[in-house]
Amino acid sequence: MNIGKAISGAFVLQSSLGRTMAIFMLLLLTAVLIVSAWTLDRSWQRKLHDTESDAVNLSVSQARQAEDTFLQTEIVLRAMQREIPDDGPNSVDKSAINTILAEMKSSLPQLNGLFIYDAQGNWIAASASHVPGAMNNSDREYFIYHRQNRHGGVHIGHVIRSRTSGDLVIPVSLRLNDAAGGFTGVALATVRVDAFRRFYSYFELGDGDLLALLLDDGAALYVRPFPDAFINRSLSASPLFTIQLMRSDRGKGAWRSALDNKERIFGYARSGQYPLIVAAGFDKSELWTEWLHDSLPDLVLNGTLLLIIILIGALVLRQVRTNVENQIELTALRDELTTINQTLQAMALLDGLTGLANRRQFDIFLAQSLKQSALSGEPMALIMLDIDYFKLYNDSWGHVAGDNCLRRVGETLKNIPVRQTDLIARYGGEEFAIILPGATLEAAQRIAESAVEAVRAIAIPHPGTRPGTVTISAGGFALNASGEAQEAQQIKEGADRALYQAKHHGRNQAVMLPS
Ligand SMILES: Nc1nc2c(ncn2[C@@H]2O[C@H](COP(=O)(O)OP(=O)(O)OP(=O)(O)O)[C@@H](O)[C@H]2O)c(=O)[nH]1
Repeated sequence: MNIGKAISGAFVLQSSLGRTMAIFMLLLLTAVLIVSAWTLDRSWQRKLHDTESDAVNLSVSQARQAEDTFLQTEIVLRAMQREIPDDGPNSVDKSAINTILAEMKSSLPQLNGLFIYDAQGNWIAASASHVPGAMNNSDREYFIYHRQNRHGGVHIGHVIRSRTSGDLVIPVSLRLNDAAGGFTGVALATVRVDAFRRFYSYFELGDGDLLALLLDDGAALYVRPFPDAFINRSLSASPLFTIQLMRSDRGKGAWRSALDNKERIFGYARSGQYPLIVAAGFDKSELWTEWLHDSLPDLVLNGTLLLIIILIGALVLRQVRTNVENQIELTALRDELTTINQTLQAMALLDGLTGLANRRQFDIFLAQSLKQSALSGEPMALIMLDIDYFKLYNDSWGHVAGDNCLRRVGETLKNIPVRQTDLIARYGGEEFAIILPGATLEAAQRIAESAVEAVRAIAIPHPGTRPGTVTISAGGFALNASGEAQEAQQIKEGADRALYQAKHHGRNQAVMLPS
C-alpha cells in the first residue's frame, strides 16, 4: 500500500482522467493568460493612441496661439514702420514717437518693449519711460540680419536678455528702408519669454511632460518645464528635425528627448506663417505608471481569476489523486483478501500433515459423487485403507516417527494410478480413503491392491508385522446410488466392513464386499 502511495502521484498523470484534467486546466490557464494579456495590451495601445492625439491637438493649438502672439507683434511693428519717414528714423520727433511706442506696448501684455534704431544701431526711440543714452545695438543678431537682408518680412531671433529690463525676450524685428530701399534702421519688438512661461503653466501637465516653442533652425525659445539654461539650446539633431519635420509639418511619434533623454510621446506642428514649431511631449514612464494605476482593478481581477483556476485545478487533481490512491489500495486489498481466501480454502479442505484431501473435503466429495452416480446411473466405489499395527509403530518409534510414517504413506497413495476424477483423502488418524466415481467393485479391487502393494514396496521398517515393514489393509465397497440420504453412511459402512475383514484375515491385503 505504501508503494501504491508512492507511485500514485505519477499514476495520476498517467491515468486518462488525471491527464485529461491536467491538459484541460493547462489549456484554460493559457486561454485566460492570453485573453488577459491581449486585453491589457489593447488598453495600453489605446492609451498610447489617445496620448498621441492629445499631443498633436496640444501642439497644433499652441502653434496657433504662438502665431497669434507674433501676428499681433507684427501688426505693431508694421504700425511703427509707418511712423518712420522715408529719410529714416533720425528725423522723427523723438518724444512723440516714444509716446506712440509706449501706447502700442501697453496694448499688448506679451511685449517687453518696442524700439527703433537708426542705420548705425543707435537708439532712436523706445517704449520704455527711461531710455539709456548713447546706446548702440548694432552688435545684435537681428540688426546685422536686417542690414544684410533686404526683404521686408518679420525676423524672429534667438532669445536675448533685454538691455533695458534684463528679462529674457524674443526679438521680433522689421527692416526700415528709405524710398530707394536703402537700409535706414530697425524696428524691434521684444516678446517676453515669461508670457509663454505663464501661458504654458495654465495647462495641467505632468512633471515629465514637455511643451516647447522652437525656431525652425532648432533653437529652443522656451521649453516647459526646463529651466532657462535650456533656452536657445539647439534641438536640430533631435528626431523632430532630422526625421519628423522632413516628412510633414504636423504629426506624432515617440522618441527620446534631446534635452533629457526621456522617452516621450510627441505631437508637433509647424506654423504656416512664422518660422516657429511647437512640440508637446508626454512622458512615457509617467503614462505607464498612470496606465498601471488605471488598470489595477483589471490586473487584480485577472490575477484573481488565474488564482481561482489554479486553485480549482489543484483541488480537482488532488481529488483525482485521492481516487487513484483509493483504487490502488482497494485493488491491493482485494488481492490480499483473494490470497487469504485461497489459503483459507486450501486449509479448510486439505490435511495439514499429508497434503491429501481432508475429512471435510472427503465428505463433500462423497456426497457429490453419490448425487452424480444417482443421476448418471453409474456405480461408484469407496476404498478405506488403514495402517496395520500403527499403535505398535508409535509405541516403538514414537509419535514423531509415526507422523513421518503417515506422511510417507500419504505420499505413496498420491502416486498410485487413479483417474483425475478420483479423490484420495486422509479420513482420520491412520485411516485413508479413496473415492472412485463411476468405478465398479472390480476396478476398486485393482486400485486397492495396487495401494497395498505400493505401501509394502516402500518398506518402512515396522517391528510388529510379519514382513517387518509397514503394511496397510484395504476394504472396498461399491453401489449404484439412487439419491437416498443414507447412502453415504451405507457406502462407508460397507467399505468399513470389508476393511474389518481384511484385518481379520491377516492384514496387508485388500478385501471387496459386494453391495
Ligand atoms: N503418530 C500418529 N499417530 C496417530 C495419528 N492418528 C492416530 N494415531 C495412532 O494410531 C493408532 C491406531 O491404533 P489402533 O486403532 O489401535 O489400531 P492399530 O494399532 O493400527 O491396529 P490395527 O488397526 O488393528 O492394525 C493409535 O495409537 C493412535 O494414537 C497421528 O496423526 N499420528
